[in-house]
Amino acid sequence: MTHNSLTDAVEYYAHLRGISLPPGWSKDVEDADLHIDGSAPEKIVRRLCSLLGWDAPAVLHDRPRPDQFPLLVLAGDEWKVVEQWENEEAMRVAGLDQPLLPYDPALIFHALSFPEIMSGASAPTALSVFWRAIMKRKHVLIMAALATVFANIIALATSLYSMQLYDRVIPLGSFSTLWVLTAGVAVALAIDFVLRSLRSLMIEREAADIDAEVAEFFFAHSQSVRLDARPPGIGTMAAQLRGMEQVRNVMSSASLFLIADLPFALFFIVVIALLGGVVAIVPIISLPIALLLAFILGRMIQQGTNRAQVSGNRKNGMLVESLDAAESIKASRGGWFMLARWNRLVREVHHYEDPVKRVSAVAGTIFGTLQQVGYVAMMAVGAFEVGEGKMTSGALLACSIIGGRINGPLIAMLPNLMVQWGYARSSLRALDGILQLPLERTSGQASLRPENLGGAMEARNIGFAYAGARSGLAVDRLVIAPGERVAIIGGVGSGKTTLLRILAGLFHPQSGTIRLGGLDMTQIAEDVLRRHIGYLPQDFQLVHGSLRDNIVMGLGNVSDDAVMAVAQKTGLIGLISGHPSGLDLTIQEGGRGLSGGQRTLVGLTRLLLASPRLWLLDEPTANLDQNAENAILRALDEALSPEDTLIFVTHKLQLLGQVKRVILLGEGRVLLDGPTAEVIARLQGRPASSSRNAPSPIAAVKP
Ligand SMILES: Nc1ncnc2c1ncn2[C@@H]1O[C@H](COP(=O)(O)OP(=O)(O)OP(=O)(O)O)[C@@H](O)[C@H]1O
Repeated sequence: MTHNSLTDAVEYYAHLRGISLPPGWSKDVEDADLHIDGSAPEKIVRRLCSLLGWDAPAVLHDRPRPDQFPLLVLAGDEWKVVEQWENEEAMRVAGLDQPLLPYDPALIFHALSFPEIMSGASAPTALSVFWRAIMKRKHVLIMAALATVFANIIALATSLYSMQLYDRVIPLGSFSTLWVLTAGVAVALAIDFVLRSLRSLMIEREAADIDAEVAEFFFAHSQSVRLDARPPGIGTMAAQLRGMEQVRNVMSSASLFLIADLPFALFFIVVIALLGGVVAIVPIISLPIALLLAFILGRMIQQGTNRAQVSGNRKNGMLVESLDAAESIKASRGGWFMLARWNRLVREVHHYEDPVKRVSAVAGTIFGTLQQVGYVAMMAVGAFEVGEGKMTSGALLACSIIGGRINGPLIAMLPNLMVQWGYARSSLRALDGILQLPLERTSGQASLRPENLGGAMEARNIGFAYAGARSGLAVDRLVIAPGERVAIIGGVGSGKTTLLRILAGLFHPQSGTIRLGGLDMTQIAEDVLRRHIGYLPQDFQLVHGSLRDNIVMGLGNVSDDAVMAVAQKTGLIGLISGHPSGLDLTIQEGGRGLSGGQRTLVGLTRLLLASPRLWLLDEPTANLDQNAENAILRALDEALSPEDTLIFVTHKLQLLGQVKRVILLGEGRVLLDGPTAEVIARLQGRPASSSRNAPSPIAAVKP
């Protein structure tokens, strides 16, 4: 039994549950010895989960019920993931070409529960996501708090040292006492140094983990946002997501120490009162004034930071857009237009940022003055007290040093903190907005996981309109039987792509239902749906990585041989064998590096490897030459079994020969739906001759 087989199985398991494990997650597992406390499978899995910080797995000794799948199991020497019962005696194993696993009462099954944060489940607020990640590491926070307590107590030592020097050592000339005191203070300072360094290191280390956890959450969440609910500005949304760095900075930076030090301000005031009596009145007055001022300043800059943040995000969005669309902008000589827009946004950001900067500059001066006034007032009141013999001059010196600790770092950092917090708060609002976007049905939610999604696809009373559009798609009834081959045609902008996205479950109609095999599509688990439906978008986009990554992404373990065999059929083999890097060919960021036709071939190769039951292809051959188109049609013909359903959108009338049924869309409505020959005849203005083999008569006709 190897670590590899276990990590591969866990990867499969996560995949089946629709969860993407973070890159490099298995590194710790591979480095650790999972067999430390025996090699019983339960112990190994429990140890793996605790190593990864996941909850303990549920262990199943009995025969699994269908709703308990997927399950992790050690069969012989290999870890496997069983997907479902195939029959009474055997279970289906996840992965390509895996033999069935016969049920054996000795088998022990494990159900893993992934942290909520990985399942993309929605959180009530962005702040709670940070808070949850921080509170998970309470132990370190407690250690850091203890270090703060000790460091602050030790800080008193220097002030008491000065007091002893003034009151005892200098007047009495007892230099032996001086050496003892100096040695004591030196030790105290050394401890202080160690404690503060440890505190910083501990917090920095945890901050990195918190950062990774929170970043993963927001990334997973943004990926789970339903496609039809995504805000139109992707660059703006990216900038809003980057706002989490601002929140992270304010939470993990020196400001955290400031908050930790805040209770000590009260402690120091008590010490000043003990040493200097009435002198304590000065920090008692100055500290609340400083806090109140900070609060007022925070309110004053709130609107500015909010607006500057919104404009800053739009500026980022525009930058991304202009770089992405550089070709079209250059070709249409739109450079000046874009520059003017950029300059306007830069000025807008400055316009909102300026008051924030002014307020924070003034605040810096006010707080600086407050610090000095506090010092002078303390010395003045102290001088009276010393004059009246109520305190020694050593005690006054100690009070001024301790007062410096209250007024110094605490008050000096407040203006900066207020600005940082102002921006962080605006970022939190933007993140809250993202968290409120509707999500795909995640595997964590109660959803149906049918074994077989065969059966007809039936859309009823579908209504969908893009935000701000006057009209949209409206389909009363559309039934597509299993095994049907259907083409959707229609003019530019008639709603073909939108209908296909809705049928693929990527867009949710605002009204109506779509049933797949009798089940409401919205109730089917996302991963089950994605495995059943293969969707090829009009413009198949690649991502940065190798050509292989782009072909096998989301498919689990696919061998190069399998990829090459399918590439041979689709014609992608020409690209793979014609390039020195073959499958390792690097795809640049944004998916650049391949032609439009080649990208389509990558998408089709991927789809053939995925081998779905329902194929939805949006203009699959629009970018292809005749030879490539013929190859694709042949490959599809071979790949589709008689029960598989094929629906494609096309503008090429010659492709209609491939299908028995054609749906004509116009302005979001089904104008014609019937056997190919009849629809073509209607389109050509000929009377439709009834065909005996027609799958259905023309269902909707509108001239
Ligand atoms: N993301 C979007 N936001 C707003 N409106 C959109 C969006 N995508 C498409 N539309 C609008 O919806 C309508 C239908 O678009 P759709 O892409 O479904 O048409 P289509 O029939 O596939 O067109 P084509 O043949 O050009 O691909 C069009 O009027 C289009 O302007």
